[in-house]
Amino acid sequence: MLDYKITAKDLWTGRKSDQELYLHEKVQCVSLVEFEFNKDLKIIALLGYACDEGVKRNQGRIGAEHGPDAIRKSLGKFPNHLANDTQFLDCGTITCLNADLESTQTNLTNTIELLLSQNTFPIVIGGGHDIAYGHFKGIKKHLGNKKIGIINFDAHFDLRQNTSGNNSGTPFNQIAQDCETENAAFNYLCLGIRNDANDKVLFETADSLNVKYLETEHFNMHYLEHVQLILMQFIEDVDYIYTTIDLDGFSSAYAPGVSAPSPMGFSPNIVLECLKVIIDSKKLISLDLAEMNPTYDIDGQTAKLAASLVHFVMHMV
Ligand SMILES: N=CN[C@@H](CCC(=O)O)C(=O)O
Ligand SMILES: [Mn+2]
Ligand SMILES: [Mn+2]
Repeated sequence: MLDYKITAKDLWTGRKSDQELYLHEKVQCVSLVEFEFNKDLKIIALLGYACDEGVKRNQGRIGAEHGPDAIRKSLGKFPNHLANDTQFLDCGTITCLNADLESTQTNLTNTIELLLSQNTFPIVIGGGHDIAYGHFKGIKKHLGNKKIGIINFDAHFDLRQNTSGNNSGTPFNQIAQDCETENAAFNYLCLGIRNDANDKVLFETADSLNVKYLETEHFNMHYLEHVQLILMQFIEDVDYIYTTIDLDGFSSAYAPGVSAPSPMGFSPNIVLECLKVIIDSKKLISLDLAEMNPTYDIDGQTAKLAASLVHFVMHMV
């Protein structure tokens, strides 16, 4: 497959221990074309989505294509606290050929369906937020008629119309349209919405689709109990949760390496509190991180934040 690449093992580096003390020593780089999964093992399946065509189409700053490898390079240096019989697989990267975003999303859909059918927990690292459309469709294909709740940590609704093609600002509108076609409920919770980064039409679209959301001024540790309550009510109503983290929702003090930074964005500790609630519910089926753009990163801090989030989730699920 030309639009898929296996990760070179030398991308994963760090301190050496010979006891798998570090994730670069624990990770196995595998080819999805050949690997035989052992369904009896607990498997964390890391997958790259190297695509910024959606960001480009959405008039953003390109560079997210290099996001997956930047996160891997940072993550390799983190300590490994996984059980010996848990596998940590780097399942390679889906790439975008000839600016064909729609085919890239379809590849992601099929890959997610495969990973879920093999009983793994997928963590997808991007790449533009168009990752969410392909990712959700893969979960949907796997789960059929089950009720899936989408929890998006983001400054933006990403509910734009895709009338002139898919892009990084359209994924949740596309999902909503598909739900309508299938006569299924659209369950979407957005945490960290910025009033100064979403226009009136986007707020109206959110209201018309019955989207639940918290604006960034109420998405911090001072409102923890309220945030937890909103989250628990949302989770209670669905069978499974798909979580997507758009790094541009974090304050640019934490995450400068994105296409559309948020000076007034949220902080990592409130996201960690939410992830605890989501994971404790046992309904989380898959997760992704979007919009990592190393071109605009400062001292690798966005890549390190992304790697910390992956590290947290992979050890908690
Ligand atoms: N992925 C989302 N993108 C934002 C971009 C906002 C901006 O360019 O400032 C959106 O479409 O709303
Ligand atoms: Mn965003
Ligand atoms: Mn987004």
